[in-house]
Amino acid sequence: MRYGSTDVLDGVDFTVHRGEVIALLGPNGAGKTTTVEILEGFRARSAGDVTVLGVDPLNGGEDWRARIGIVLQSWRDHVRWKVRDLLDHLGRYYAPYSAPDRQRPIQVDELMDMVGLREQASRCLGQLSGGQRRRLDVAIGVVGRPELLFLDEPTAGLDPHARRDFHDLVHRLSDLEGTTVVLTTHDLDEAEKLTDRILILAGGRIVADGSADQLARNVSSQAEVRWSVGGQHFVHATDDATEFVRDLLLTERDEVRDLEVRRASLEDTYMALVHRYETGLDQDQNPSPGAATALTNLKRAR
Ligand SMILES: Nc1ncnc2c1ncn2[C@@H]1O[C@H](COP(=O)(O)OP(=O)(O)OP(=O)(O)O)[C@@H](O)[C@H]1O
Repeated sequence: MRYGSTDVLDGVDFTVHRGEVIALLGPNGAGKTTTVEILEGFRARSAGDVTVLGVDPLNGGEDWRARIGIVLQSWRDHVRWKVRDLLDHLGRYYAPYSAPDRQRPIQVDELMDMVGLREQASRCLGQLSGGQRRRLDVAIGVVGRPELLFLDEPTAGLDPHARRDFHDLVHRLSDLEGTTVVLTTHDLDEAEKLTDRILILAGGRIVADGSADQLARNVSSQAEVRWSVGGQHFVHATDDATEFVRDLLLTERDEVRDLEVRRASLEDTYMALVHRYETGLDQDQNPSPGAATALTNLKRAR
């Protein structure tokens, strides 16, 4: 994908399976929004093939669009509109696309309960708080019971309770309704909790693709074992934590306390992978000692 004479996406190639929840992660300017806008049919690509729900997004008609839900980073509507009226109005748009196995739209009361907006049903949009507005954005995205849902930084501005409700909603959509979800976020904890798979984009290329656990193992196969004996604390990095812990318990018997086995967090992994890309080490298929060192240093710095 080019903007003018600058390539911002190059060789981005991935498939998302039905019902999968994936996150696109990457530093600012990596190309996440551009990728998602191409998939949504909002941006014409300069090259490459794209198929979304069996259709090239550039040729997607009304019926294709009705199968897709989109939650943008920010959205504005007329401040005097009321929550219930707006959702009711938007829902009607989807009614002609209802199917026996996928009733469209979601009924307004059910929808407001899903996103926790029942108490604000009669409020004007101009009276909503930032977090309530975000809940409304999510409701607008899912009112048509989408088969594929795009979420652009969906929980920015939500309090922890609303964030947890939102995570439950995404699980419900994917587990019970088979909704496929593609989200962009800078919240690594959220990506780890919510998704089956993570794609990391850097400099317009996919530099990693896998579950949080797979990515962590690709960066470093080592786990960190922590324990204490007689008030003294120990740390050991090992490739085989199970074997090490077994030996430890045999040797130290009942003296071992505070035992903890820790693998690289998604944050460690993300930082190491982006560092690998920035230093050119990602050309190497095998994880390099340099990347592992970066990971270790990150851990020590905590
Ligand atoms: N309309 C445009 N014209 C020219 N360049 C653009 C345009 N939109 C984005 N870019 C450039 O394309 C690159 C990718 O931008 P994009 O918005 O896709 O990144 P992003 O990963 O979503 O970033 P962020 O995390 O900051 O939202 C950036 O270098 C950006 O400056």
